[in-house]
Amino acid sequence: MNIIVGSKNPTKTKAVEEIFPEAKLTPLNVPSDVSAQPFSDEETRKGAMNRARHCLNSSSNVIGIGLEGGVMYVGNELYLCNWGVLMTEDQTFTASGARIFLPKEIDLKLQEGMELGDIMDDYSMRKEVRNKEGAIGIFTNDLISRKEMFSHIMKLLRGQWEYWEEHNKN
Ligand SMILES: O=P(O)(O)OP(=O)(O)OP(=O)(O)OC[C@H]1O[C@@H](n2cnc3c(O)ncnc32)[C@H](O)[C@@H]1O
Ligand SMILES: [Mg+2]
Repeated sequence: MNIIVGSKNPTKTKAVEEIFPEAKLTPLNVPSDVSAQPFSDEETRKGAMNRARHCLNSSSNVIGIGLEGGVMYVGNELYLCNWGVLMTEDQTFTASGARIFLPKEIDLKLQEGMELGDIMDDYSMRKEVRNKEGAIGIFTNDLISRKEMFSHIMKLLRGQWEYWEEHNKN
């Protein structure tokens, strides 16, 4: 099984590796074709979808995976959101991950045009938060890491893909 994952961010590649330990994994930097900081569920899902499609089209006989982070409003309150897409020649599977509330000061900085990754480094006085614990790690007191959150999305994707394979065999 050959999997191409559309990012070199270790929180994403390690999550895919964990849920597909038997696969040969190739991380590939592909464009998301959405803004660097997606601002809705729709845009974040689209970013994941575009990444998965670029991966699928980059080689033959592979599974393409796209994982994308973003933020979205529920009323006036901002939440972290993440989406994943697993794409094969036959089918596309989608799932979203855990979402947590983001404080107003993070919201204001995002509205000024900063990316969440950079905001989180300043806010936590840590470095490379996006490649490590993530905003979710900071705001859950390191109980849930960004990799763990992506692992859950990967499990949701693998499960749907297995179900489909099992129920669509000739
Ligand atoms: O190399 P890629 O795969 O693009 O990795 P990334 O860290 O930029 O991740 P995304 O593009 O999926 O995320 C979109 C933006 O949101 C930021 N982001 C999303 N979730 C985050 C989190 O949990 N912690 C810190 N930054 C996060 C991220 O740094 C980007 O600015
Ligand atoms: Mg990015």
